[in-house]
Amino acid sequence: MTDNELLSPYITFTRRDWKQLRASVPLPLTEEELEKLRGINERISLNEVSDIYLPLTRLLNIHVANSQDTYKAVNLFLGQLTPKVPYIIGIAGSVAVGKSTTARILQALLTRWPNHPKVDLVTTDGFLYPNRILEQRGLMKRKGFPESYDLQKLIHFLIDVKAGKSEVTAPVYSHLEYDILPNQVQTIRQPDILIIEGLNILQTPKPKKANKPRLAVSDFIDFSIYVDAEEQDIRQWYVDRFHILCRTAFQNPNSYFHRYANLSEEEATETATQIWSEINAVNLEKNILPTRYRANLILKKGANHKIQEIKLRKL
Ligand SMILES: Nc1ncnc2c1ncn2[C@@H]1O[C@H](COP(=O)(O)OP(=O)(O)O)[C@@H](O)[C@H]1O
Ligand SMILES: CC(C)(COP(=O)(O)O)[C@@H](O)C(=O)NCCC(=O)O
Repeated sequence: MTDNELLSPYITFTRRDWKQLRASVPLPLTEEELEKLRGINERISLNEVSDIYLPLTRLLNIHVANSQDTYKAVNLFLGQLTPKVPYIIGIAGSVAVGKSTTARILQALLTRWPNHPKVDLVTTDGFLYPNRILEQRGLMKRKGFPESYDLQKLIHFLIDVKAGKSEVTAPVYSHLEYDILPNQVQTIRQPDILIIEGLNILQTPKPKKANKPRLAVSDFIDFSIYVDAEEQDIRQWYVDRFHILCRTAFQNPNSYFHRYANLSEEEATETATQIWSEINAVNLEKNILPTRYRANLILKKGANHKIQEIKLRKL
């Protein structure tokens, strides 16, 4: 270890070192289960699952088991059963870096452990203000920025989950309609683990008054993961995804972006690059990247989406 590494709060692993940590993961995946993971993202490589995600689920399982032991010890101390409280894993990072894919792979793998079979996933998109309010406030070009989220609603949701409420609901965002769905909710019923995914989960709110600090989303997160990559790679993935959406989702007449359905290849690249530079790149630099070193774990991807380096916080 170099002096720099000794002084850093993180231990840094190469892909090769990290892979060894899979050690005794009792998780043999059948062909059928591997196919299911392909359904999450047909581009996910199976090496990625075994080299990166299996060691990661082993680490997470140790943390969850520790927290379940603490819960049992506290109940023993109190001499009564307190409501079951989900373990919360947060996944942060830029738009288009691969948060949703990472979250869904982790959900599928964590579900297979006997001590935490029920794993739910929510995204913070649902806590964006509806377009009606964003329009009133002139924030339609600021989706994803801190001011575009109803932070109070998100904090109350997390308070209820961590209070062990038997049913908690979260609002639902539709990428197709580019808006909150007014009559739909996602119901969370005391899962063993809740994964919360969103670009804002490691952000700290500005205090309203100097001496009145407010709760942050991260106050409720037991383990946080930041998915990281070079900005030029993320921009490319954003543009690639936009091309795919032009051929698929945008073809739907109900899509908010139906007007982009007939763009030529060049026009699609130009439009996506412009949205990226004007909105998502600014948000990444100003509001997302500065939160990276608050995470417990940083997964750094290379241009081919493969994770190249893993940083694990020592404490
Ligand atoms: N592990 C991966 N392997 C290959 N492609 C991936 C991987 N993760 C994400 N992608 C691709 O990158 C793009 C962004 O991923 P997504 O999960 O939608 O990101 P986010 O939720 O951060 O916006 C998508 O086109 C997705 O198919
Ligand atoms: C709604 C979002 C902020 C959420 O991002 P995600 O969690 O999917 O990474 C983002 O998809 C978005 O709409 N950004 C605004 C600019 C754009 O249309 O890409």
